Amino acid sequence: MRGPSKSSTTHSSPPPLLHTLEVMRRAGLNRVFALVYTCGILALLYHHSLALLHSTTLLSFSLTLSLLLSDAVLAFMWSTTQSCRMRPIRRRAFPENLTRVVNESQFPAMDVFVCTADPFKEPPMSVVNTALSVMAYDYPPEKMSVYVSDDGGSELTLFAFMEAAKFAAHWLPFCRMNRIEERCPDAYFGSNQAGVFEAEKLKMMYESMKEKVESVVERGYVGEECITTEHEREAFNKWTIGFTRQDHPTVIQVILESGQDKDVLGHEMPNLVYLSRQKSRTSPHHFKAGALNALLRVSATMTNAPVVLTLDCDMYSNDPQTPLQVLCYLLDPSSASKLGYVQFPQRFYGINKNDIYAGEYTRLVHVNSMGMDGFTCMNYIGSGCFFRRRAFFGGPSTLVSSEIPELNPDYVVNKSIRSQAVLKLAHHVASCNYESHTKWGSKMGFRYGSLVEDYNTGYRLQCEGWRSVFCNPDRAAFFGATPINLNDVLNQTKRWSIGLLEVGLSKYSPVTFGTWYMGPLVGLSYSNYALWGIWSIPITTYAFLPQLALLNGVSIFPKVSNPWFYLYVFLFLGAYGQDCLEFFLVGRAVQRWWNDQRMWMIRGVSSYLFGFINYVMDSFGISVHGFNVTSKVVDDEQSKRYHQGIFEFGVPSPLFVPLVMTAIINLMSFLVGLMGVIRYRNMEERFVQLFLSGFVMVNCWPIYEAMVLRTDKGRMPMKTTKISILLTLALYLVASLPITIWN
Ligand SMILES: O=c1ccn([C@@H]2O[C@H](COP(=O)(O)OP(=O)(O)O[C@H]3O[C@H](CO)[C@@H](O)[C@H](O)[C@H]3O)[C@@H](O)[C@H]2O)c(=O)[nH]1
Ligand SMILES: [Mn+2]
Repeated sequence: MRGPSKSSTTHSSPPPLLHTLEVMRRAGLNRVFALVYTCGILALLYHHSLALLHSTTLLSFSLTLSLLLSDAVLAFMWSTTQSCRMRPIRRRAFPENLTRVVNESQFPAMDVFVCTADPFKEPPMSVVNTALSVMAYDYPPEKMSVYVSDDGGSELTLFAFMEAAKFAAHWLPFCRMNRIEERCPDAYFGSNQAGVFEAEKLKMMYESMKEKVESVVERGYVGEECITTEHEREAFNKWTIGFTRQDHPTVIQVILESGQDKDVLGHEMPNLVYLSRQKSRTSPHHFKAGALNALLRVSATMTNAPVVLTLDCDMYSNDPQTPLQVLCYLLDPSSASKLGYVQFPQRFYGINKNDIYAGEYTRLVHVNSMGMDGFTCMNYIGSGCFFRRRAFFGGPSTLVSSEIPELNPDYVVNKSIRSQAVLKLAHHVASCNYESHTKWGSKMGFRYGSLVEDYNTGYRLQCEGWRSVFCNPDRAAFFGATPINLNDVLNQTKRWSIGLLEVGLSKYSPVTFGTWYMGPLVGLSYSNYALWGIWSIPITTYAFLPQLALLNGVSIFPKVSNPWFYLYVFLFLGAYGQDCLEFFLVGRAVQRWWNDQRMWMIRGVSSYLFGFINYVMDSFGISVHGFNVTSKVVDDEQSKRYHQGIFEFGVPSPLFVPLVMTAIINLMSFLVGLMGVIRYRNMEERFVQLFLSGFVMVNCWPIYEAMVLRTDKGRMPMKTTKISILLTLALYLVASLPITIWN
């Protein structure tokens, strides 16, 4: 790898380096291992096929068929994970060289989009912190605009932003003068800064703003006494009696205008615009994708910056230099013409020591991303991503024009963002019927048709020919929140697995369409995500089938003395070993890996399974799903338990039922199996089944605890336990019937 150029800029020396990449050494080993492991998989499938052909009873036939099906799914999913291991790379950017290549005055303008959807699940103060952290970027303020989309249509959020703008006039110069690195106020004041007088003064201002906003949120409306100017009153008058979050006119409020509004030292401030697009019960709004498209259009009418950053309201900037890192890629003439976006990892704050819910998504964020990046095909993960605006309007060489010229990426806006003409057009493009009979959501902007608009959009841009890079600097660029109770975690992954199947099983499936347009390796990498839901087939099968068989005294795996047994050992240890090694290589402790594999199983029998069933039911029109926003409100008791590493159940959620069932069945089969072994002294035949039950039991420990040992509020609700016991008994009876009849 070449380092940054140290030479000074004379006419003869090459231009300084903006970024480099290094192929990880493990790539070669990964390829060899993949080859060996593939042979193992083929052998197993051969073994099953033979057994299927030679099966003499209906029972052994159906058991072998189930195992074959499960192993085929596992094998396919394994192959999709391998593509991410073929060329993992690591990039480095050198923002310090940037100004030697381009002048600051030539930096492109940036529009930042912050999405929020519910003032009670997403506290306005946290949304405000997100916005403040980016407004304080080390970037020319006159080139920055922050747009807040409020799908909750809440005056509380608008109020919070009006207060935040007043605070920003102090906060932005404070950060720049003192070269503060932590520009999210909540994080800065929370991290015990030394008592500098100015910092103390600002902290008091911040606390008083927070108190004011939180008391308004608690009351649920903005009272007369909170409104200080005529301008503010005019804004809040839009919340009339009939105004609801599902049905209301567009609200656009320019809170700060660059060039007009100055900070306390008289410097420029970035633009700050509040948008709540029009909603009506009769028009589809496409959840976050719809919000982002409204933001794309409204920002086009106001600033139309060539670079767009999307941020969730639960994520804040942790490094003021981030935009400069991005420019190292976007402004590099050698790669820029096809580069559609630069994605930063989602890193999370407040994760407990051993990450019990695998909320860090180590495999996705740190392992797979390096692999996707190796093909310049990093997937879009919804937040912390800088796009070239042009990428939303057709492929690099095929421009798809908007229905009105003002929205095209090359349109130049030269009017004040508060001018009548601009505001009128902005309202027009934010109306709920604007998109009908246009290409928005299909060929233009963020793509519709999936609950994971991020994955879907990134994938479709790739298919159109755009490339992307993964930028993972040592200092985290962004920090986000992650759910801290199991119900939220499982609901979130259920939503994702439905959304992913919506892409994975559509005509744009990465398996077919993706492979065709981007080649088999990238197609497979994208399939790895798209088909999450089908993990549920093997995981659920392995959680119940061998155990039910064991309970009925039927053995289904090779004996220990049988050579095929060693194939099972190899496949199990190989997959687990490689996974564990990968965690180790990205610096994660073994406990994190252990918890991650547990969560993989938990999701498999719960959220993936429910997601899969939900997807199927939706396809038949039996049910409909929506984007169920994850709550970001932190309950102190829950938070305490989370940090002690205790699982949080607490609510009677259907998502817990299969978990309890798994726990019971495995305990029963382990005990019964063990008794059998003791009585008949025959371990050989049942070893694999017994081992499997034991392994699942060890993984289920937190569930047993929550069912019987705990008394706190986070324990397993009695109702869930009872229902699960009944269902387990029913399952046992239903399964024993064919086993006794067919055997
Ligand atoms: O109708 C909606 C629903 C959600 N959101 C916003 O979408 C963001 C993500 O919602 P969240 O509940 O935090 O979902 P997560 O599952 O945590 O988000 C992950 O998954 C989403 C796709 O399901 C991606 O959009 C996100 O970027 C990604 O972080 C939040 O800022 C919401 O305010 C909207 O703007 N409108
Ligand atoms: Mn989120």
